[in-house]
Amino acid sequence: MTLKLGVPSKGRLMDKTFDWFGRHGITLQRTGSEREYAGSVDGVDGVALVLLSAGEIPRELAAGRIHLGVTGTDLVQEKLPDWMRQVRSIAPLGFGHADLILAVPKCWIDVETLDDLDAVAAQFRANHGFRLRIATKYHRLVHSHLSAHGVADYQLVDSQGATEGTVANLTAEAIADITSTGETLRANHLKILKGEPVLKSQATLFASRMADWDPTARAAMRALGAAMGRDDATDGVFQ
Ligand SMILES: Nc1ncnc2c1ncn2[C@@H]1O[C@H](COP(=O)(O)OP(=O)(O)OP(=O)(O)O)[C@@H](O)[C@H]1O
Ligand SMILES: O=P(O)(O)OC[C@H]1O[C@H](OP(=O)(O)OP(=O)(O)O)[C@H](O)[C@@H]1O
Repeated sequence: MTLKLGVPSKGRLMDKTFDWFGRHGITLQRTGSEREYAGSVDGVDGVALVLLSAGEIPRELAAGRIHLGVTGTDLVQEKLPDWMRQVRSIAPLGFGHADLILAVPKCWIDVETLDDLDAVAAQFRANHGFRLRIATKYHRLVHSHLSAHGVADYQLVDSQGATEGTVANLTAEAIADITSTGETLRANHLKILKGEPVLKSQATLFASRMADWDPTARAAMRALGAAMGRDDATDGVFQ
């Protein structure tokens, strides 16, 4: 079976992934028309390119429908509760750096830390009769981070995009989202809570522990590992 390599289908992540493989002597290319999601791989035998949404790559890895996939560690850890059993991180790729953080309105001068948020959340519930709302698409990671820090008086509201706008739109009081330059937060009058971020993410090459690693896929994986200068790339991957 051809080794299937899942790569984000557009934008910066796709371009930088193509560049990263290119630096290791493997040419990934989109083929066909501008809008056709088809691609080719040169420089190594037995590998097929599968162009996918970055958000869907964790699921495809977990289902074993792709052998390798490039996506952010944030998406893998959010979408796969059992990620350590389902995938193996082969190589951090050095781009797509983003921190998953909690942020509150800049004008909340008494709120700088998670402890402050906890205090304000209890007060908020008493005043308003409902729990303080935190908008995010990272439900699992945020919930477990807040639990670990003893914060309980809140509710998560789902936001799949433009999350920083939810506070001005009065659909949330706080947000949890990824930030890179901090520009989107500043533009929306939000400040990051002090302390460690919920997660530090970067684009990473993952291998599926669930895929069918037949002899052809194994041979292609060994060739890729050699191109990457990583003889240990196959360790713990083949079932
Ligand atoms: N501003 C940013 N700077 C750096 N990395 C980012 C930034 N925004 C998103 N990312 C990272 O890029 C990856 C893809 O995020 P994104 O939210 O675009 O995925 P997606 O919405 O599932 O993709 P698609 O739009 O194809 O469905 C994530 O791992 C995320 O951490
Ligand atoms: O700190 P910054 O450099 O400003 O980057 C952070 C922004 O980048 C991402 O949004 P994206 O552009 O992917 O759109 P989205 O709202 O659909 O997530 C993220 O969701 C933030 O909104």
